[in-house]
Amino acid sequence: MILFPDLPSNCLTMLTEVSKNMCFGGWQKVFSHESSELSCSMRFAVYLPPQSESGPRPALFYLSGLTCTEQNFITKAGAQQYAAKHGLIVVAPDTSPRGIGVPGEDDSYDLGTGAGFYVDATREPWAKNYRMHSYITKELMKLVQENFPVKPGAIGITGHSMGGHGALICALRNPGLYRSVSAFSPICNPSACPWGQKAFTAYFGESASADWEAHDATKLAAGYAGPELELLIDQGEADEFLEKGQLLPERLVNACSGNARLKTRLRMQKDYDHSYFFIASFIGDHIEHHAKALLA
Ligand SMILES: N[C@@H](CCC(=O)N[C@@H](CS)C(=O)NCC(=O)O)C(=O)O
Repeated sequence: MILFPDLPSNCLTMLTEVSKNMCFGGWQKVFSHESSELSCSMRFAVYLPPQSESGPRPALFYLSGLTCTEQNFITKAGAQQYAAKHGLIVVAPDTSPRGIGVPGEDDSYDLGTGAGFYVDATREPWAKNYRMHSYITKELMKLVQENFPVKPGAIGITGHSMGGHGALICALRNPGLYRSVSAFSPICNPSACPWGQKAFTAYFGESASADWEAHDATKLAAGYAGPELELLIDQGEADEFLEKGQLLPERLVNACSGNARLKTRLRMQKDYDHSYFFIASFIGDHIEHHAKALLA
C-alpha cells in the first residue's frame, strides 16, 4: 500500500497493489483505489517498462470498450512488448464505476456497468457516479502522474470501440492535455448510432442536446482549435459493428477534413473483425505512433 503524505488528510489517496507480474523486462501491475469522482473502488492497470527504473517516461492511456475491465487489454493485446521496446508506461483503466446499485445498471451490456462511455452523466440516476470523463482526464491523470515516473506533458491516449470514442473525445475536449491520439474501431459519431444514442439518452437526456454534441468526436472535430493532432485510426473491414452502423469512421474523417489542425490516418484493414485479435495485430503500430510524438 502506498500513502501520499503531501495530500490533505481529507483527500488521502491510497493505492493498493492487486497484482504484479514481470513482463518483457518491466512490470505489469494492477492497483485499486477509492475514486472520489465515481464514489466507489476502482481498479486500473499500469505497465512500467524497464526504462522507467532509471527515469521518467511518457505515458499512454488505453481506454477499453463495452463489457471490459482493466484486464482485457493487458491479457489480450500483447502491448507490453512494444511498450518495453519504446519505454512507454501504459495505463489501462476500467470502463465504468462498479457495484453502485443504480437501477438498471446491470440490465444490458451497453449501458451502466462496463459502459460508462467516458462521459460525466448529467441525468439521474446516473449523475452522481457515472463520471468517467472526469475520472480519466482529472483524477486518474493526477494519480498516475503523482505515483509513477511519468515524463511531464508526455501523455498520449488510445482506445477501442467505446474506448476509441473515449480517447477521441478526451483529446478533442481537452486541447493540449494529450500530445498524441489514436483509436481502434472507435464509435466516431455516437449521436448517430444505436450504442451512442442509448447511452447519451440515459446519461444526458432524451433529445440530442449540447451535451450530446460535446461528447461526440465527429461534432467536436469541426470546432477543435487546439494543437495539431494526427489521429491514427485502424478499422477492420469485417467488423460486425461497422456493418451495423455503430462506428461510422467516414463521418469523423469528413469532419476532420475541414479542420487543418486535425489530420486523420484511417486504415481499413481487410478481413479483420472487432476483436482483440485485431487489436493485437496493430497495437505495435499504435505504440510506435505515440512513441514518435511523445519522445520527440
Ligand atoms: N457483448 C457484445 C459485444 C461487446 C464487445 O464486442 N465488446 C468489445 C468492445 S466493444 C470487447 O472488447 N469485448 C471484450 C473482449 O473482446 O475481450 C455483443 O455480443 O454484441
